Amino acid sequence: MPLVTSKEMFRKAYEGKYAIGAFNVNNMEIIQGIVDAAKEEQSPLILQVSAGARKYARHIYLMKLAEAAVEDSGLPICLHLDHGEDFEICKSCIDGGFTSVMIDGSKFPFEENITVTKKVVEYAHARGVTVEAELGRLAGVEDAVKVSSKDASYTDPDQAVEFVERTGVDSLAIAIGTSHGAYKFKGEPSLDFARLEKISNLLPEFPLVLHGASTVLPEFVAKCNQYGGKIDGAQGVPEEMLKQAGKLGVCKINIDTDLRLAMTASIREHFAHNPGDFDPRQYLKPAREAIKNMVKHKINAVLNSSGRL
Ligand SMILES: O=C(CO)COP(=O)(O)O
Ligand SMILES: O=C[C@H](O)COP(=O)(O)O
Ligand SMILES: [Zn+2]
Ligand SMILES: [Zn+2]
Repeated sequence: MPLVTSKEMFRKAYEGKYAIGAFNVNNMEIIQGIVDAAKEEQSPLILQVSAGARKYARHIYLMKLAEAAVEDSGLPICLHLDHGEDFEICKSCIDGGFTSVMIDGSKFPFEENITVTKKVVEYAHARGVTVEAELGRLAGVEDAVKVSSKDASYTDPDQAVEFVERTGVDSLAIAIGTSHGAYKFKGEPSLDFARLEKISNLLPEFPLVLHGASTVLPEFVAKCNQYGGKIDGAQGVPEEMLKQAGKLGVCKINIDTDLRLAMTASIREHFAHNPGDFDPRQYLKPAREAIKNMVKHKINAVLNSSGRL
């Protein structure tokens, strides 16, 4: 089976009221950890690549690793560009074999966001590639650019309908209070579920996407800190809230921070106990296993996508 688009995955997820995990990838160990977990769980999977990841690992390497993942696992895997900032990067990923792209025009005014999204949709659909867009703006860190909470804005439900109709986009990332990175809430976590429900009701059978959806599990933050890290005041989205979102039309849940924490905690712990090690395989093997365990946990405790092939 070749790489697949998100179309069929989302149709099934919408109907079954569960979500597909979209995990950010940057290197071989991360990809292997994620894919091994999905294979054991027989779960559909989205591997997503940010502009930063593409710069770090290079397009061709990530492409070939994703192809290897498909061949090795036999799973339906979608390879997706995360937060494409303009038409050019989307075109480059489409031409280079990705099966899905995100055009993130959320920093633009409404009409400009529509214009750039429409342009990407036309190019992508002519080549059998699916497109995600974003309306409303998440706070947090994206590609080392910090979006302050003052510049963030929640998605307007009526605008969402108009946006989807006018652009022909396949899925839409919405802003309801999540944010990128490890510091999502200062006080009690809260998401605007009334807004999500309204958007979902206005767009029946249309897949919504939740970015900034890591749970920032305290045990991993604690482990990083125990072994020399300094991650203070980190807080994520509670698992219960993500499960609720999965029942309200959210078909794709984006997870990056939790993988970073799992990998870093594992490597820190390894070096604390084995200061003499210097063969990268000695610490990357448990790190890969930590990624795998985290993804298995997500599939079962958050996504409910196990056995949904
Ligand atoms: O939304 C994300 C990638 O697009 C990742 O979100 P987290 O930072 O919560 O993992
Ligand atoms: O949305 C942000 C993702 O976590 C990707 O992060 P990155 O741009 O640092 O690769
Ligand atoms: Zn964005
Ligand atoms: Zn994101």
